[in-house]
Amino acid sequence: MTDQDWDLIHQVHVKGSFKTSQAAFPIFKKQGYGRIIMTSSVAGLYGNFGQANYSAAKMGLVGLSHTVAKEGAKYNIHCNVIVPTAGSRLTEDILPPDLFAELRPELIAPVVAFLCHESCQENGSIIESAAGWAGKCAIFRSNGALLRSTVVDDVTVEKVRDKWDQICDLSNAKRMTSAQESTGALMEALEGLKNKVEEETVDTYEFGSKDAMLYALGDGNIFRAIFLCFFTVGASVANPQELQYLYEYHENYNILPTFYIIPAMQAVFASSIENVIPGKTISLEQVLHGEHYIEFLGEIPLEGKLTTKTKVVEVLDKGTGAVVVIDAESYDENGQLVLRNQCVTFAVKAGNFGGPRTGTKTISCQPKPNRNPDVSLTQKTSIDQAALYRLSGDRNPLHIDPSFAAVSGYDRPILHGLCTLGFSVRIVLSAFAGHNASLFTACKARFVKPVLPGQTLRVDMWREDNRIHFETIAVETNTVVIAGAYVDLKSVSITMPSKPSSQSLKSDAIFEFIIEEVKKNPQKAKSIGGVFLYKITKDKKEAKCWTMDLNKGEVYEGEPTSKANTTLTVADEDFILLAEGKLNPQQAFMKGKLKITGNIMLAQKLQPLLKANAKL
Ligand SMILES: CCCCCCC[C@@H](O)CC(=O)SCCNC(=O)CCNC(=O)[C@H](O)C(C)(C)COP(=O)(O)OP(=O)(O)OC[C@H]1O[C@@H](n2cnc3c(N)ncnc32)[C@H](O)[C@@H]1OP(=O)(O)O
Repeated sequence: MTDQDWDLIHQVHVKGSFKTSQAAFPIFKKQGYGRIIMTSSVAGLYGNFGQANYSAAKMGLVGLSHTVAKEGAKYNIHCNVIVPTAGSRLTEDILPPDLFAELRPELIAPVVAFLCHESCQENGSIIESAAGWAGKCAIFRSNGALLRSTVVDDVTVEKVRDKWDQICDLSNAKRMTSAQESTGALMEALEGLKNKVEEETVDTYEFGSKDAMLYALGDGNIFRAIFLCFFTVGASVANPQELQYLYEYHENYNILPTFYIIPAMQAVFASSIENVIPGKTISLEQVLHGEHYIEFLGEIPLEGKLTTKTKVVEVLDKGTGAVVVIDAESYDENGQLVLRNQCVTFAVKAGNFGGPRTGTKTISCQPKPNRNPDVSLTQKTSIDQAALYRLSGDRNPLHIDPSFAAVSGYDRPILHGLCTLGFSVRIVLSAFAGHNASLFTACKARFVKPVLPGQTLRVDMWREDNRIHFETIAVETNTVVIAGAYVDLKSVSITMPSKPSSQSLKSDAIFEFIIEEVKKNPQKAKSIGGVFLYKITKDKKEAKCWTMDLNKGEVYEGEPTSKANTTLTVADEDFILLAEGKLNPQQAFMKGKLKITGNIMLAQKLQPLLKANAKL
């Protein structure tokens, strides 16, 4: 077929029909009435050997007619297509004479005449007619098949192949009359995709006390700075209150709440998130833990099996990176939903894929209250922290392999975000839950900067009813590493500070004495309003103080107010002063470096003990 053959046929059929319609349209419009009939052909609708130009032109008229019908409808201008099989001069010598006689135009003309009649409301239709018969043709579409499970999935050739039968199954085909109808159905499918729960990945995590204790060590095997040991806790036998996390026969044997992030993370690792961004593959080197949320929904077993279902709930385009939000729900062996986790991963350099920047499914962080922290506690991580933490399941080389860390852009391996979180939550529990893990209900945190194993972590805490806001700071660099974080508790339980693990037994004894006194007579403790504790290190030449306000039930860390070897004076009779460390109160008294003034009720009770210990 030559170009000329092609062009000529299009000139006649498509351009010819266009020109005549174009000429008639304004007149029809003005008179508020018009009927246009495009003459198509079975060669156009169905194709015919050797007639590429003609078929294309005749089918072109169907498209033209559909649009004219839509544009003309409001002016009472109708446009339909007649598809005749006509005996004409063109077919005279092709068709057998008997058949030719039955295909005479007169048998079709009345159909055309009716379509032009003002009583005929037909518009935008294709009417096939021949030999004294007429029928309507229409465009039908199969129910089709979804080629991806979620909006973040890619469509692959293999998926198309696998769904081909369903794509082509016309048994429940539906007639389509407009582009809106067609795209409307697509939009519905898309909406369904958005709401559709991604094919869930199911993973089972079986655990016993060994796993929980290993986690507790990895999360808490820390070196404690002696001079800051008042409230600091870690899962270490050095702290008697932590034995509950490390000894399965302990009367209060318990598991650190953040341990229950592990089943979710194992399920996340088992699911493949590498293909969640259309057209991109995320590699492990790009992935950072961005945020985490954990919530206890029921009674969580201390051992046994947890079955966790994960699904990607949203993928956000942050430009420089992509944020993948994964929900994980864990069920106990009776099928009860007991636990919910939400893992937010940040895939560096995976952004700019045209996705939404903000979502609706991510559980949000909460800003810290606008005041100084109520309590700040500090712990140092071990240089082997990440190496130990890995044994709880997250074997991402980023935390152990220097060359892998270098590929990810770090000078050396960084600590697991969840390890930092485990530290922080344990510290919060020590300060506001009396180490009672069963008071925990939920926690949310964002990892804003990496932590290096060996760094010291300070957790600043603010109490707002049963919610403890916190922020974690890497002390050496004074960098916030966890922000917008909180722990929700069933109730707040502020106990007196735990027994310090310093060598000063005498100081410990004094400390115990105060705790006992306050416990025995809480009314009196309330009446004095608070307990003021000073901790002084001679060598550091600094003092730290914590104030426990028994009326409000709050503990907070104050600024060092004096230096060791200088005179400390407490004039406020509402406070008890306790100095300890290398320069203990007894020595301080003896050296005349420490004066307690004012009528301090509990201090009076302290006198015999001080005397007994220091032979004052
Ligand atoms: C199957 C695999 C599962 C894997 C699970 C995890 C496995 C673990 O082994 C991995 C780890 O534990 S990694 C260690 C813990 N995580 C970290 O150290 C990350 C610390 N954070 C950072 O470095 C930066 O925040 C950084 C780099 C994340 C982002 O910093 P920037 O690029 O500078 O971003 P910024 O310009 O501040 O903000 C851009 C938009 O991104 C949002 N955003 C920032 N930090 C986020 C974070 N941590 N989580 C979620 N979203 C975060 C911002 O809000 C901003 O978006 P918008 O403008 O819409 O608010």
